[in-house]
Amino acid sequence: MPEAPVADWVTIPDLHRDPFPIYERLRAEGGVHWVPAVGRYLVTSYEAVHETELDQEVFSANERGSLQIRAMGHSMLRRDDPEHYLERKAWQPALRPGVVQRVWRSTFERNAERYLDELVEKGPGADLIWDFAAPYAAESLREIIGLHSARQEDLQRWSQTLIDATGNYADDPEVWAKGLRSFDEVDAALDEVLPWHAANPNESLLSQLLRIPDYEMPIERIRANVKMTIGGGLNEPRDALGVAAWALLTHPEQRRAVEADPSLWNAAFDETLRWVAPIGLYSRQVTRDTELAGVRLPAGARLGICILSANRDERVWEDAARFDVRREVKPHLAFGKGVHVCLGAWVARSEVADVALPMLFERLRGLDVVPDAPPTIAGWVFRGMTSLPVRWRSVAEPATVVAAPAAAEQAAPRIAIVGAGPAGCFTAQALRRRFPAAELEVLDGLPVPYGLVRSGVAADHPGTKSVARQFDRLFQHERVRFRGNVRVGVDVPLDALRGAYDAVVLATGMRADRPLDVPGDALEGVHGAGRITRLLNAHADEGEAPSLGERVVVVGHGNVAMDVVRLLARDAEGLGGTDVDDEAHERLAGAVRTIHVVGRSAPSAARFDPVMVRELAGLPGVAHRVHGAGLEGIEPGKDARADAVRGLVAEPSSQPRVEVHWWFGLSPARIEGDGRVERAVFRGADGEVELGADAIVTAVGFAADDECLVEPGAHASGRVEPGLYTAGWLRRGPRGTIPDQRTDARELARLIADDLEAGAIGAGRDGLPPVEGETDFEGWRRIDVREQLGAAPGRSRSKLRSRAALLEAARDATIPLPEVERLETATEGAGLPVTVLFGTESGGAELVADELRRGLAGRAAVEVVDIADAAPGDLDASRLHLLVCSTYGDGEVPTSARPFLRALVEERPDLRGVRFAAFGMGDRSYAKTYSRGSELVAEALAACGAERVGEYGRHDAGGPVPATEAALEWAEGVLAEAAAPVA
Ligand SMILES: Cc1cc2nc3c(=O)[nH]c(=O)nc-3n(C[C@H](O)[C@H](O)[C@H](O)COP(=O)(O)O)c2cc1C
Repeated sequence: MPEAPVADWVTIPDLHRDPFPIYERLRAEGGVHWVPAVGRYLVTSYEAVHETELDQEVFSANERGSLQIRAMGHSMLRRDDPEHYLERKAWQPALRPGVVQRVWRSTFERNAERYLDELVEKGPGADLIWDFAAPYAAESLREIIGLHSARQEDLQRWSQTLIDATGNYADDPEVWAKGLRSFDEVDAALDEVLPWHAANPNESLLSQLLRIPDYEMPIERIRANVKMTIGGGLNEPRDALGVAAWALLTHPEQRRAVEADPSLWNAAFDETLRWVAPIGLYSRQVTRDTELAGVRLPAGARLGICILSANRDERVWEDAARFDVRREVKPHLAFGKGVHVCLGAWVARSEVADVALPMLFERLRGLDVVPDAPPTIAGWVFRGMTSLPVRWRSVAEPATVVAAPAAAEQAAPRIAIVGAGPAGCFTAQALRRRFPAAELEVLDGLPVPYGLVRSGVAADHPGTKSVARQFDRLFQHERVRFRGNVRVGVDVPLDALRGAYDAVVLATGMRADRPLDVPGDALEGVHGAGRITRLLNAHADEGEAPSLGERVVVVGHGNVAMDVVRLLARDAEGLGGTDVDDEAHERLAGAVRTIHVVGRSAPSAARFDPVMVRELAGLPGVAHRVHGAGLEGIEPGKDARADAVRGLVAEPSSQPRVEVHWWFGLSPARIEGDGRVERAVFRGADGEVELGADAIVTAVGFAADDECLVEPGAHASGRVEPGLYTAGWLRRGPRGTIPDQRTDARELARLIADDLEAGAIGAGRDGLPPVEGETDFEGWRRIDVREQLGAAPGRSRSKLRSRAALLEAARDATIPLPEVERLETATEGAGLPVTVLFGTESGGAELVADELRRGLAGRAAVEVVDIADAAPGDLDASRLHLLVCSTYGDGEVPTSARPFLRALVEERPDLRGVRFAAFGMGDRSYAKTYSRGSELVAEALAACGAERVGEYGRHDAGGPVPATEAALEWAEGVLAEAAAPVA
């Protein structure tokens, strides 16, 4: 029998660029070749590929020295039956077609809507792959697997680096190093969620896996299979979506056909996979001497199964290189065949063909490629678009949005919101807007509201705490009630609550600190970061603060870790104007001289925001040392996190009071000590590192505690069932900032409106009768006054530190309360026509706008417009515009203001005759970018010819004056100046 012909003319770079002409020649020359550049036999004809897939005994998936096994561990993809069969069966329950339709399809719809919105916000020129397909596929996969401990961005990074390592035929050490880092990160993320899934059954893959009867998958196999699922499960839908979109955009006649006949979306999906299979090549190994396509293959021969080629075999498909959605249906090989046929096929089909493609083409009217930015495509092991910049003519509203007034007119449900933290309060705010007549009751286990705003946000970030002011206003509405000191699940069973309200929203968050899970993590002297933050915020249930001694090790590189390091490194003087608990701060931080802050990633992959590191770099009396950051290979200016870490040592501090040592690339191994902490031991690439410590603070995330009423993160849409909903961290898992909660709350209000409209929930229940010991909003106002009056010099308040003290103050009728006006009584005035145009991220500017409407009543006829709903062409020369806009990111406008700003800059409308005044909301601690967002809009307005009048107002969220007060004072000044010429 002849030996396989040698194709020494084939090179890997050519394959990567465009494998199709190479494959065409290989197929013409027989279909099985020895390719020295790849070190494998490439199998390229449909028939030969098919044959290998049907005989796993001869063509084994269990390749010795497989790159995939090295990169991801030994997954079922590299095993043969019966082992493969067992693992495959265990992986299946969450991926069955019925489950995909029943459970995941709505997830895909929600995610597609969300990432399309983000694409639209980026504006024409955005990249369909990286701004839509990739985050959409990653977030959907994250939810299906149940990896609540990770972000979709993590999955994208992991998938790419693991895939790169799997295809690392060139043996590049850098590629291996990145792959290994992701390998460890996936394992850590799994360690975090598996116990939780074990305790909380849900629909996710991990949870289902843990309850297969009579089978327990060993942890190493779970890890390997999850990595394989992240590798293939992300890029397959992403690349199918990207290539399908590109194909349709470049074949207008077929696009019209598909848009006219939605049943063709599935055909478009299959034809895309045939045309450019996302998983282009995988490996097999021959177990004994055999023959394939007429040539000899020796035992042990390594094969590359070329799906990209087999799917274009001209003996099976006519004119195979042509994309044609109407071609006769024949089985393509993109999902494999035989026992290894892809388990995620139903997921990919629903994700791409049922949801993302139709929604994309329906919403982005006139979608098109950008003429001067041609799309790029590459790869042969995995092939997909590497960029696809797009533009569009207009954007259609999502079909699922229910108009607010319709729902509002219909009914007035009574809704209980459990948890008065930011998620609960934003939910109440969004519900109040959607159902102005609804009765909303916000319950909290503490006698005080505001959850993490009061007890989780770092005391020295008062700007972030200022969001409480808008919640204070919320509770002044007649139909919004605060009911404190009521613990649902303890004082009132959840069932009783559900019986008393038309809908219940659980927003109780996640309170427990996730343990390190290494030997010694329960030794005395190990503390959770959440507890430390609560102590510094005088949380009523925490008791007395411990001393942390001289040497503290903080484990974790997230923003919570940064908060802890900063608060421990600051002295009492550095806390001027805050509401820190001085006694707790002195006990915790008084003796601290050395802080080690240790994380497992390199700086560029760390979870901290660079701005947090920059803030630490600027702390007086603090010196920084950086270990193992590996910054040499990263050019300055290319990576904000790496730059921030570099900045730590840019200006050495002389005679520092505290030294902070930053360690990168280290994972905790164990904590040692005789009865209490003496040292922490970490493992890194160069072996173990031992750090002496008097205390250890773990900042590696949060977990549910025993009182949690539902499994956090298990109901990602926010609906447990009609009538029971989740918000905040209970909905998403312990991720998300305060502004994120506001966005989510609006979505949840829409969902509840949908349920009401569909008749899934009703209206008219009576609510919960009084609960013994409950407190109300008046009670909180008394506590508030007492805490502010009792503030020590240089502090904004002194918080009452026990439940008893809080309850006593809440009931003390002798505490004088300032008058407040019920908000429903406010009336609009007549007079100068004024438009307040607000741009907000977390709601503060909206509150200011509402306040201006009330405060200016009588002197002006005020309308309030969200800048997100406005276009420059709406600006009217007969009105005075009051622009109230905050700043986000690094001196940027809020997300909601981006389209308006972009329209000003790109379209340059003629705004001569339009008059406006500007009020910037920001935080002075962002020195260089203080209130820059408002300036960007004001400058763009002026550049279009609009005239700015009056003083430029500014508000510092970290300062003592409420934004509403500052804004009203500013607006009165502006009006006085502006009124005369108009009159
Ligand atoms: C992530 C983040 C980034 C911010 N960046 C800036 C900034 O660069 N400059 C600034 O002046 N304020 C900045 N701020 C402060 C906000 O602008 C300020 O809190 C404002 O009052 C928020 O108003 P809003 O609720 O209407 O969005 C930032 C706040 C956050 C949470």
